[in-house]
Amino acid sequence: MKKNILEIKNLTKYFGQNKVLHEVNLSIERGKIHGLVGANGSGKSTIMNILFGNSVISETGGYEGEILLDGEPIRIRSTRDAMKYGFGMIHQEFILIPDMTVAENIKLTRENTKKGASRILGHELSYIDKAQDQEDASSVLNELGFSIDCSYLVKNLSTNAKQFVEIARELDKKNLKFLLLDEPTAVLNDEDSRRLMDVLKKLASKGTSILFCSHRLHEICELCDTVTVIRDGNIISEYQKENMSIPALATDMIGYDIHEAVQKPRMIKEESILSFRDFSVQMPGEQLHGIHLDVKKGEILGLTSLSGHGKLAPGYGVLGIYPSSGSILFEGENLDLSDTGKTIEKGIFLLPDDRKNMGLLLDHSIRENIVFSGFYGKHRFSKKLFGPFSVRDKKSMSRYVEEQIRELGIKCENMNQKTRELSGGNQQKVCIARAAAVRPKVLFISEPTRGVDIGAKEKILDALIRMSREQGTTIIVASSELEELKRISDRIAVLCEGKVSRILPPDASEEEFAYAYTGEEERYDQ
Ligand SMILES: Nc1ncnc2c1ncn2[C@@H]1O[C@H](COP(=O)(O)OP(=O)(O)OP(=O)(O)O)[C@@H](O)[C@H]1O
Repeated sequence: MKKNILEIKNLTKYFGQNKVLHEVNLSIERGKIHGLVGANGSGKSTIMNILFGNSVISETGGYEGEILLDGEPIRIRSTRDAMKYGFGMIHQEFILIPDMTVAENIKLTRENTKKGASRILGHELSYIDKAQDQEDASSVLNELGFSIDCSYLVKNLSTNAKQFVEIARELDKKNLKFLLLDEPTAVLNDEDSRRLMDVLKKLASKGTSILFCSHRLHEICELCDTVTVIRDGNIISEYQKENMSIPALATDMIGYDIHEAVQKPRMIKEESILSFRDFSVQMPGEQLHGIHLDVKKGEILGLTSLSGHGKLAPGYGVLGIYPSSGSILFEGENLDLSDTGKTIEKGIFLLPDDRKNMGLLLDHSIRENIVFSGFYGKHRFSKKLFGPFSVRDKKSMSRYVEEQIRELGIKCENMNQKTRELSGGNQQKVCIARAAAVRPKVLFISEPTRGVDIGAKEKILDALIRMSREQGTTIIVASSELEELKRISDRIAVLCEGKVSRILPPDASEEEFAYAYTGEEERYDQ
């Protein structure tokens, strides 16, 4: 048996005229976990998409180069080919069917059929054995240490629950030889990431080979046997476990020194801009139960909790995306939660965590995405004609977009490129630039640095600090990354079981945060 299960030779990919992979060579050992790291847009997902036969590759002219599996050359033209060879993939953006249940998603195309009916009608025409499908689905989720009712519709699940369903679907495949994971932990908190990493170690020890992509470099160093660094479609370096280090990986990925974004301590006035009173949100998997919370004008308020304890819900509730009860005072007046348009007009804006579905117009250009909400919502980028008439000021739009592309380092061909064609991390930066263009009074933002590289993370955090300091925006950041909240927040509200457990200063001890996460201390809002 060959030591290397997979060998990639001179892999090259063009999107139109744009060469995004430059004769990439990569060997992956059997039963090992191989990491792949690189800045946003460096070509990681493209390699994974080629190996999994994703249609975006064939629709854009296929690939050049050779792929050898177990020493045999293979040509991967479709996902069907990839699955036949034993590849499974967990995507950066979920590939789940929202209107189907958890069990239906996990067992899709591999459903159990009723034995009796199968004998008479044949497998194709026989009935699906739903009870058996549910049992299989819960058993694979249990293996992942995640219990959820398998009859729930996927559209009603929280983001981290969706990720576990996607992982379970791949693990349920019986001929899985090679697992591709494109940032599987980006949507998970530390506890869930750790659980997934344990499962991956177990899988590898049983012989499954793994290609693992992540921007969380500490995970790479902990999990991977080997890591390859890619920059602008070129392989830069490779490290074995014994000589891997975060600084070495970061330097090879980014190519410049990283400046850490930190908010200097400052005085915030006592005046409240937004007050939650007995406010509940019925968001599946992230319920909020009657919180009382005052957000001070101009502050950056961090919101954190273990997953499923409610940190994402306030923003969704205020914008009317999920049903809510109780009240919210905005600048001293009751906010009408049934009229989202009015709420946005008043100056409250939300950047949700599920950006691909709720944050971007994927078939529109980078330029339109960045200026859209600012132009329509706040009449920015317009110039007066005469009287009440005004038109789009295309020059000021372009100037703003160019500035944002430069400042946030959005990797693109030009500002007219469709956002669908950007890498995940670069789409994220477009969302941030759009929020900055609206100049809201209050910005709710969830998981602002999810899926972005180590350099871009600091640029995004810096941009939030600047919005707060220079434009006076009140920012409510929901994040599972406590370390980043500590660096940018004036105060941090910790939620537990859908209630505010404590409000802590950013320099509070780890112990205080740990107590607050588990709600072991007296509650703030009781
Ligand atoms: N469908 C597409 N059409 C045109 N260009 C594309 C398409 N998909 C990706 N690209 C380009 O290919 C390059 C590599 O993108 P890729 O998604 O592989 O990056 P990545 O390393 O996975 O980034 P991230 O960390 O942000 O996910 C980028 O410049 C991107 O804009």
